[in-house]
Amino acid sequence: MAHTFKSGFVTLVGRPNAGKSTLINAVVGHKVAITSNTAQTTRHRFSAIVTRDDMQIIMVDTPGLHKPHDALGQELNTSAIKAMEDVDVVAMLIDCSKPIGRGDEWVAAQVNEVHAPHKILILTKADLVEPKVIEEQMKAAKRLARWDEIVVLSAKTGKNVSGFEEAVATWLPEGPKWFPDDMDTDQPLEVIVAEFIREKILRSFRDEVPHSIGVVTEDMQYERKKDLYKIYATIYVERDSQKGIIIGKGGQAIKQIGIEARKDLEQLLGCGVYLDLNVKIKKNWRRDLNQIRRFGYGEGI
Ligand SMILES: Nc1nc2c(ncn2[C@@H]2O[C@H](COP(=O)(O)OP(=O)(O)OP(=O)(O)O)[C@@H](O)[C@H]2O)c(=O)[nH]1
Repeated sequence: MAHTFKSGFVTLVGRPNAGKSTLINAVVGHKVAITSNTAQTTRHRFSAIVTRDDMQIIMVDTPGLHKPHDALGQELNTSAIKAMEDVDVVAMLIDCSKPIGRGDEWVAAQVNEVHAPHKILILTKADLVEPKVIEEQMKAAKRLARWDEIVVLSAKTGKNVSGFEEAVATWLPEGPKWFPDDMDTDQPLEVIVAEFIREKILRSFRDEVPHSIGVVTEDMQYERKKDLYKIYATIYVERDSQKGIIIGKGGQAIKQIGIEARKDLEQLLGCGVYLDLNVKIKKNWRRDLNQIRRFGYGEGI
């Protein structure tokens, strides 16, 4: 029998924190998307690519769908909803450990509106609950939309991540290899680097600070002789007080961010990293659509 190759786009949607980026990393096999406990971690519409002998899956990560509070929130929603258009499969993620509520219903309503050929439901974080709870979640989730398939998995432990791949394999059409074998994301390296730095800030601070920062890679140069990347990045905040928090007493906080980000970046780039971080204030940037787009968030770049 002739070998057929399948390929296509799968958009992952869900409430903030549902676990979309974690699932993408689990399928790719290493970290390409940043994750954190802070809702609205994902700001870029970003695709990760997995190429197997029999298929290429292009997974589109989206910002968590939620009730927007500002221009940034609105822009992130618009971006997630647009990412469901013209794709082969929409995969909605629901966190098994949280009762299905109005937030999920709202996301499902958006999923129901789009004309994607196939829609699958992923009940994730299965490691956090008993099988009985999963069954109940399944019952409730079935009512939300007409799903072609339901997959239960844990992206954190890796349990049944292959089930997701197989479900996608079932519903993807035959098609060409859109991207080269060794390409695992559609984003420029500068964007991934800025995101890795932003992740460390999300994980280190609470309250308003994580939502108020934007990170831009200003310059990155590889020095062959030293097998080292020199990276210069700016962390933007909205207020003076936030600048103080990011820098910390005697520069301790920013130093720690730098240490943690460097570790990750060295792994990403496979060489040494010199990281120079600068903090600047851009007043109320989250209310300024032009600035949001200049950062590349939402529809962005
Ligand atoms: N226990 C457990 N935790 C998980 C699992 N998947 C994700 N998480 C955790 O849930 C949190 C949110 O995960 P993300 O992957 O950042 O969620 P997201 O849907 O991309 O979030 P947004 O970008 O805010 O929309 C992180 O702390 C993850 O470690 C899982 O299968 N099991």
